[in-house]
Amino acid sequence: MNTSSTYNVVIFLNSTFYTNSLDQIIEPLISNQSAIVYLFNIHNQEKLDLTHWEKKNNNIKVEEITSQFVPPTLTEETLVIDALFGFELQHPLSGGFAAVARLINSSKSTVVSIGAPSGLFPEDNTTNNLNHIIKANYTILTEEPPLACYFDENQPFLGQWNILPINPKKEEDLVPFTSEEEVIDIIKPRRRFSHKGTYGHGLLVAGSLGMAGACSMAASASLKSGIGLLTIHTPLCNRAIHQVSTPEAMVDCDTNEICFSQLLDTTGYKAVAVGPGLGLAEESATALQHLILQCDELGTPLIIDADGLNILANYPHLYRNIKGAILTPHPVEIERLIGKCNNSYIRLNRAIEFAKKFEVFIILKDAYSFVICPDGSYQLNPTGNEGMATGGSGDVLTGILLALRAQGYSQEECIKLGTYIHGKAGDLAALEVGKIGMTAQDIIKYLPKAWKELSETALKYNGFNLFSNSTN
Ligand SMILES: NC(=O)C1=CN([C@@H]2O[C@H](COP(=O)(O)OP(=O)(O)OC[C@H]3O[C@@H](n4cnc5c(N)ncnc54)[C@H](OP(=O)(O)O)[C@@H]3O)[C@@H](O)[C@H]2O)[C@@H](O)CC1
Ligand SMILES: Nc1ncnc2c1ncn2[C@@H]1O[C@H](COP(=O)(O)OP(=O)(O)O)[C@@H](O)[C@H]1O
Repeated sequence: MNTSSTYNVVIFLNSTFYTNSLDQIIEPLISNQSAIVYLFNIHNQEKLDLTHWEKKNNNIKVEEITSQFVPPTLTEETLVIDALFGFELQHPLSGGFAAVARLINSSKSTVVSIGAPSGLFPEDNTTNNLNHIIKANYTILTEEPPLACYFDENQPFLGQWNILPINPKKEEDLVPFTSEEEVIDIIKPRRRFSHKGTYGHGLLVAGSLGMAGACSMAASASLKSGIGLLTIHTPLCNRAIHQVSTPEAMVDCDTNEICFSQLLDTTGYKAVAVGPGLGLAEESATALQHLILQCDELGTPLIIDADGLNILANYPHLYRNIKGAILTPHPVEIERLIGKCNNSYIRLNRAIEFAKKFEVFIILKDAYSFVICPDGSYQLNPTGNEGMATGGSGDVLTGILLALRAQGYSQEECIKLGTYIHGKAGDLAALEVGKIGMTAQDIIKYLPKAWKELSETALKYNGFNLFSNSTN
């Protein structure tokens, strides 16, 4: 038995949280270590019997906390195991437990939380006290992750998290993800007897002085996602750039040298995407309003991204004219439309409300992107990686969506398939060139391979939907 007051492993255990199945996680962590278990008997339960731990490790001490708790010394060498509450709490940690959280968080110990970092709520942490949540270095989830695990601001509590599903959830309780089965049901084969007209003519309204790149990348991504014909509408200054960088596309130059300013006729286009690198000039704001009204009047499928969204946010009366459009905001862009949000949960819910109210489809882009439909349903996209956190990645997504809408995919098919393939191309790029050095152009480079792999999977598992209606 360790006679000193420092232990290699300090376990905070709540008897109501403990089940035998936790042994498989905890026992390997305490084997051959001097350990102390602070046992909290909430609701005055009978003392939990941990003799099976004591039998395996005679260097373990179990101290039941009944009233006064003398805090242990937590050093850089201590391993702290938080097995207090998992995701079971409905209210913030308070009193002694809040003090435990503060003690752990102010130490330099390595912290492993089991189930969840105690204090964190599974979904909405708006009313939580963030200072009273244990900050783990590692979390071992004992059931499939709830929504909170996919929010950026919760990562400092969760640390690196892994799933050991000893209490698997029911299907209906799982966070909804777009599955590969779903996207291979969406993807359509190219017809042997087809021509460029079969796959739609798209219009990309993008770029300004200094941001030809955003337009170029969106255009390349469209071309590498099966679009039949592509016209780029861009200011005069970028003409030569696009004629060289994407010779497959036609370039329709704006009369303005440096920004989008012209009233466009969208007749004949199967879809329009507007926004990447557009800039925020007054002329562009006027031209965009006209474009939105025209697409609404003609029923032209519309995708709005980047500065298209930033401009739109200044004209809320136009929200009723974007019914059926696809919007692709990142967190800052969506907040220009829905107002400042204190956390990701609120942002998601307000984005859902916006989608319902104005009957739009939203891809709320982030490390895990949410695809949201006007009926309020949403799915998380499973593909993609941190190598995609680089300028231009979102422009690539816009190009993909334009290609899919031009080919006749519905908005819902488009947001699910488009977001999935975008992330898949990013994953293939990361595999080949690594996450540090990859750029948005690498995502474009790997788009053909991503489409090829997905098509082959579709062919293998569902005959590529040969009996469904082909494109157009
Ligand atoms: N080569 C080109 O031509 C390129 C041209 N581009 C064009 O530039 C125009 C402006 O677009 P924009 O997105 O750069 O600017 P804006 O809307 O002000 O927001 C950016 C700020 O938001 C924040 N942020 C926080 N969380 C975030 C998250 N998860 N995802 C993303 N952002 C997040 C973050 O703040 P931070 O964390 O840095 O404080 C960041 O500074 C637009 O037309 C676009 O197409 C680009 O595509 C690049 C390549
Ligand atoms: N850490 C990440 N993991 C997965 N995908 C990411 C990550 N960071 C960025 N992305 C993806 O990259 C894209 C970035 O879009 P955006 O912020 O609009 O970039 P830009 O305006 O530079 O084109 C989004 O689709 C987003 O989901």
